Amino acid sequence: MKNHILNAQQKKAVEFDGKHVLVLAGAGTGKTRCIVGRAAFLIDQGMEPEKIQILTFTKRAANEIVERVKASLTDNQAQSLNGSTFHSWCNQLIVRYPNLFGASGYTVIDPDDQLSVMKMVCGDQLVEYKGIRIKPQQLLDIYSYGRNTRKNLSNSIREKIFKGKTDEETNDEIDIIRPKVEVLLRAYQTKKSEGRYIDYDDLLLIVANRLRNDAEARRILSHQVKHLLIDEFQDTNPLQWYLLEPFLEIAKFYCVGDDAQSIYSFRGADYKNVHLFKERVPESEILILNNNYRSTQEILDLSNWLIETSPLEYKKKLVATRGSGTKPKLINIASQWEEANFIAENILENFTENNKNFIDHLILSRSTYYTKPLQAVFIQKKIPYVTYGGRKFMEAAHIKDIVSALRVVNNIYDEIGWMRFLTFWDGIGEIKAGKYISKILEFKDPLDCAQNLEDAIGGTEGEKIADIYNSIFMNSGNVKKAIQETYSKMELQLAFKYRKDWEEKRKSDVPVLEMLGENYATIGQLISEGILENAKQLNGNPVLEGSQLNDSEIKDHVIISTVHSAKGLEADVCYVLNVSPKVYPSAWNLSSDENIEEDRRVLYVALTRAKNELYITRDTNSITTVNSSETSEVTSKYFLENLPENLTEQFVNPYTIVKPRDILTPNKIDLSEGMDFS
Ligand SMILES: Nc1ncnc2c1ncn2[C@@H]1O[C@H](COP(=O)(O)OP(=O)(O)OP(=O)(O)O)[C@@H](O)[C@H]1O
Repeated sequence: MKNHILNAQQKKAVEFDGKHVLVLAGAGTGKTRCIVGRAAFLIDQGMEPEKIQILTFTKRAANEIVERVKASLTDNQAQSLNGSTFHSWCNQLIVRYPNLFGASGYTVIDPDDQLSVMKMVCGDQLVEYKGIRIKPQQLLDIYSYGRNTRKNLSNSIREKIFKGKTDEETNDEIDIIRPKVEVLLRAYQTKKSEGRYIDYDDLLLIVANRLRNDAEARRILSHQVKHLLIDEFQDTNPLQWYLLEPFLEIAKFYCVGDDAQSIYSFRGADYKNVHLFKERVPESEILILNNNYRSTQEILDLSNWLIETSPLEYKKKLVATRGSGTKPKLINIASQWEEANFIAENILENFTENNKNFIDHLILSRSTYYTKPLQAVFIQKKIPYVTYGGRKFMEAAHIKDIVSALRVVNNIYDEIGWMRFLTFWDGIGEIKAGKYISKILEFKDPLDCAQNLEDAIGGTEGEKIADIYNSIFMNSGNVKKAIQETYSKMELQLAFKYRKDWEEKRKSDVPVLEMLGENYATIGQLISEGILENAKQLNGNPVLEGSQLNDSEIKDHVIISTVHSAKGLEADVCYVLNVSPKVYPSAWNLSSDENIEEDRRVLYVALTRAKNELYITRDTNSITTVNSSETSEVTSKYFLENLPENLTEQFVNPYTIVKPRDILTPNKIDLSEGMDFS
């Protein structure tokens, strides 16, 4: 094993020889380094890498950890090490043990598809649906929240629709809508099982329930999973814990987390779960790491101050091993364009004069939406960038169209797949498609399906659709070929449907999908795993959002990320955008102390990403206008309201487009000048 530099506390954590452990430590103290070190240590000690499972919140984090473990070992020792998200791990288990989990022939549906199913349900159950003022997406939110937090329906409705309120009026309203919501959610469940759909939460529940109730399943998996290495443990929610619990008996847990960085309560995470670790996990220990290796002390002073002003006690004070640097800069800006230009100029200056690369810059925002002007300025100034937190490759409409053809061959009961595939063709609307689907659902033998389709739909459309079905069916053992054949038969219509940007943007995604197909043995695997993994990483090359395939060669780019997608990231220079009143905390959250504290942790995560330079921007209009009594609550709760002067350097409009100085009284002009009429 190549040498990892570890301090004494980290070494102790990496070489831990008890059963279960939680490494509980602040930002930048080396938790990720410990996970990497632990995996390498275990493999070095002779543990087979395929029996170590690393669990992280994003595929990106998993890939990075696995790559780092591989780099720290020699001779491909870690070749078969597995790192994934909870969802994709469960999906892999389900695919690997089709009989044990009984889910073969099912289709995993993504959130867009879930919404389609819920819309169909609301259409079918109009009486109930009209009786509530809740949108299909909100119904899904209630459903998912209930399952993730394991709270009952009334409380899930309270949380998702009534912001947690417990007054009498709210209770009455919940009592009225609850039965209707129940009918709709039950109908959604029925629709799922009829269509043989598995939604993301089902993946976890299928594995969890099997393991909890079946000793044979535990015995089988005990040969497969010996060590679970879990990152960001503070953000695991009750459903994830429900899944993990049966593994306590068969595997050793190695968890790392930081209660001050818990930012996923909207998905049911409860940062207090780290405090319950010893109670929940028998034969466990908690280890602490104290020293921050990432940032200079000035950045940590500001972060420490933010957390100290919280009424919650995190018992944390980060100390920099790197010593002191420059103070964070608080930039007051007058508009988003000014902010964008300031950041762009700053980055270009660093690039051309200060020997920094684009990748040394990380921009953090609460939402991707807010960064649109910034992206526009980057494009204009030719600054390469990637975004974390946007639409994913497999979610793009044209890809979904092609995949819909594969889906229906994979699972003939897949109504969502049929709806998309049939309505893709001109002349088939939703109503016509619905009629065809009812006929299709009665087909028995997949071998006759093509012929039956031709008969049911009729005309040239019927022929075309049957032909596509047939060629996918014939190539079901060669996924790439199946995609190529499908595409060749859909190309004309695709080019027509997306005529606005087909040639420039979308078309180049097709070879990507084909390449992706090569990695899978069956269409079913491509669909279930492809949807989850979203092809960000393909044969070692990053595939950027949407269709920016051409940019994949660019390795040096600025990263624009939402704070929620920035877990574990770090950069030399960080820009935290729009730390203004009504944003930190968000205006939506002012009435809930819990939500305010979650927002504080969001800001804490953002600030602690910076290694050397931290820029915080703030909208000047927001601070000059929050004076009226109506906004006094906003002001008093604003996180930077009482910011001690010595913690930052403040600038007002440093790069403002300076107006030339003019005289006070305007001169007169004469418009009859300049033309010679002689
Ligand atoms: N012993 C060490 N010596 C030198 N550098 C270290 C050491 N431990 C960690 N680092 C560096 O400190 C930085 C932070 O480490 P790491 O990302 O592992 O922390 P973390 O606790 O996971 O942080 P966070 O929770 O904030 O994402 C990294 O750049 C890492 O390489």
